[in-house]
Order: sequence, then C-alpha cells, then structure tokens
Amino acid sequence: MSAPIIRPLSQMRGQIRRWKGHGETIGLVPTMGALHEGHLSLVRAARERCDRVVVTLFVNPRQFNNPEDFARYPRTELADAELLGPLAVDALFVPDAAEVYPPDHATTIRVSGVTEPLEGTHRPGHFDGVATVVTLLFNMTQPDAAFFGEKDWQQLQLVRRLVADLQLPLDIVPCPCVRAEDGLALSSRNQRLSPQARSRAAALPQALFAATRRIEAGEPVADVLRAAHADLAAAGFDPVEYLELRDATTLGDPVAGRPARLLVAAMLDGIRLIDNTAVTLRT
Ligand SMILES: Nc1ncnc2c1ncn2[C@@H]1O[C@H](COP(=O)(O)OP(=O)(O)OP(=O)(O)O)[C@@H](O)[C@H]1O
Ligand SMILES: CC(C)(CO)[C@@H](O)C(=O)[O-]
Ligand code: BAL
Repeated sequence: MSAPIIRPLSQMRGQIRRWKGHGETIGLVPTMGALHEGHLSLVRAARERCDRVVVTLFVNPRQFNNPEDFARYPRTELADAELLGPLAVDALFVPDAAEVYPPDHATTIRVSGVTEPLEGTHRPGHFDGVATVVTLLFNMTQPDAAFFGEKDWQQLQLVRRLVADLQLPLDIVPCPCVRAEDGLALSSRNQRLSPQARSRAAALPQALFAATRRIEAGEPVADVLRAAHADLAAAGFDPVEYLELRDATTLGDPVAGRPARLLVAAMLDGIRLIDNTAVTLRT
C-alpha cells in the first residue's frame, strides 16, 4: 500500500488540526522527492519519535539557481508514495507551486552568516529559497519535530539558525548521512551519473575520509587539502568548487577545540556532488 497523497493545502491543514486535537505529535520530513534510503532513514527517525509522520514532496523552484538543474530534477511521485507505504507514513504532502507561492507572494526569508560561504557562494540565492520554503512548510504542517540529513550539512546549520532566531516551537533532529557500499553519499542527483561516472564517484568520499584522517593526525591542513584536490582532479572531478575545513556550526574559520567539518562540492560529468565529514582538531 502506498502512503496517502495529500495535495490541497486546506486538506493538509484540516488533517493537522484533527491530529493536534487528539494531542498527537507531528514529525515532518521535507524532501524534493526521488526518494532513496537516505530519505527513508529520516522517515524512520520521525516514525520512532512522533505519533504522525508527514513527508513533503516539493521541488522548490526558488532554491534552484540553475534552471536546467530544476528542469532535469528527477520526479517520481508515485514510486515515492509506494516506498513510503511500508513505513506507515501518515501523509505525503505534495503542494502545488501556486499554493506555496501565490502570484502576489512577496516574502523571502534570509539567514545571514551560516549561508554565506561554500554553497552560498557557489549557488547564489539557493539558501534564500531553502529558508523561505522551509519556513512555509513549517507553517503549513505545524510539526513538533523536523528531520534533516547531515549530508546537507550547511543546510542543517541554516535550519537550526532559522528556528532559533524566529523562536519557532519545534525541534530540529539531525540524521546521519547514509552512504552506498563504496562510500558515496546517497543523493537523488546520483541517478543522473553515467555508469562510468558512478564508478568513479567514490573517489569523492575516499578523498574526504583520507584528508580527515591526515588532518586529525596533525598534518598541515593546506598540504592535506592540496593533495585531496589533486586526487579529485585525477579522478575526473572538474571543477572542485570548494574543499574547505570550517567550524561545524558557524561555518566560519575552524577553531581548535571546537567541532570542525570538512566540506566539499565538485562536478563529475556535469553532475554536482556534495559531501562532508566531522573532523576533530587537536587542541
Ligand atoms: N544520503 C543521505 N543521508 C541522510 N539524509 C539525506 C541523504 N540524502 C538526502 N538526505 C536528506 O533528505 C532531505 C531531503 O533531501 P533531498 O530531497 O534534496 O534529497 P537529496 O538526495 O539530497 O537530493 P539532491 O540531489 O537534491 O541533493 C534533506 O534533509 C537531506 O539532507
Ligand atoms: C529542505 C528541502 C526539502 C527544502 O526544499 C531541500 O532543500 C532538500 O531536499 O534538502
Ligand atoms: N538537498 C539539497 C537541495 C538542493 O540541492 O537543492
């Protein structure tokens, strides 16, 4: 059995009201569809913690800085609903773009600081689109908790900042990155890799893991990053958009004694892949 699909916002709101009226808690898993095991891990976490689980499927036009990327984004709604059926998802909410962004819509949510480096530099406008749609989805579904993957580490920091700054009454629950056997982080965009590119893609996590070990062993960060860059170029990644060690929360410069994160974005055969790892810096 497939998960029930809800499209009109009025129907979603009515359902939320009924659940809340019974004192039930709501867990939200926002997605852009083309679901894989990474998404399902978020759904399982929500299922464990909340009485009702709502998954949203909305390919948000405002967060695509590249129109071709938006046009080519995989759309597999019926298969998504089928995948969610066995996980006892209460609703797959698939709002119409016209209900999310009515013609007179004029509000953009912008979070500064955490959104500025890395993805913020390479995908102008992307995080304004994410912050705006996430705020709308929270308002539409009134969750007690929302679940986000650590694969999109910078996005997770943005959402935490947004919820803290706007004093929104919900918990943000981070979920570990799910990887394929060869280490590649699962991502909907992986489907667009040719078989040859897919077999080379594991060089990305391998370079990241090797660099993490070397930094944690105390090697100079600049040397390690240079070597990792060269490994990625040799594997066919072009360009490597960024490969940087950052403070895990502020995404500013890393600080000894505080959690750090190594983050990468790189193109392989025209497909943009991202990944990140935790790095423990010596004090
Ligand atoms: N491999 C993964 N492990 C854990 N969470 C994931 C993974 N992939 C995606 N997610 C999380 O699922 C949620 C929805 O992500 P989204 O629908 O954009 O999927 P995606 O596979 O990341 O697609 P994209 O190709 O856009 O990167 C986000 O919170 C994201 O971090
Ligand atoms: C959080 C999100 C669903 C907002 O469109 C998207 O950025 C994603 O899938 O990570
Ligand atoms: N998973 C992040 C959404 C995006 O790339 O637009």
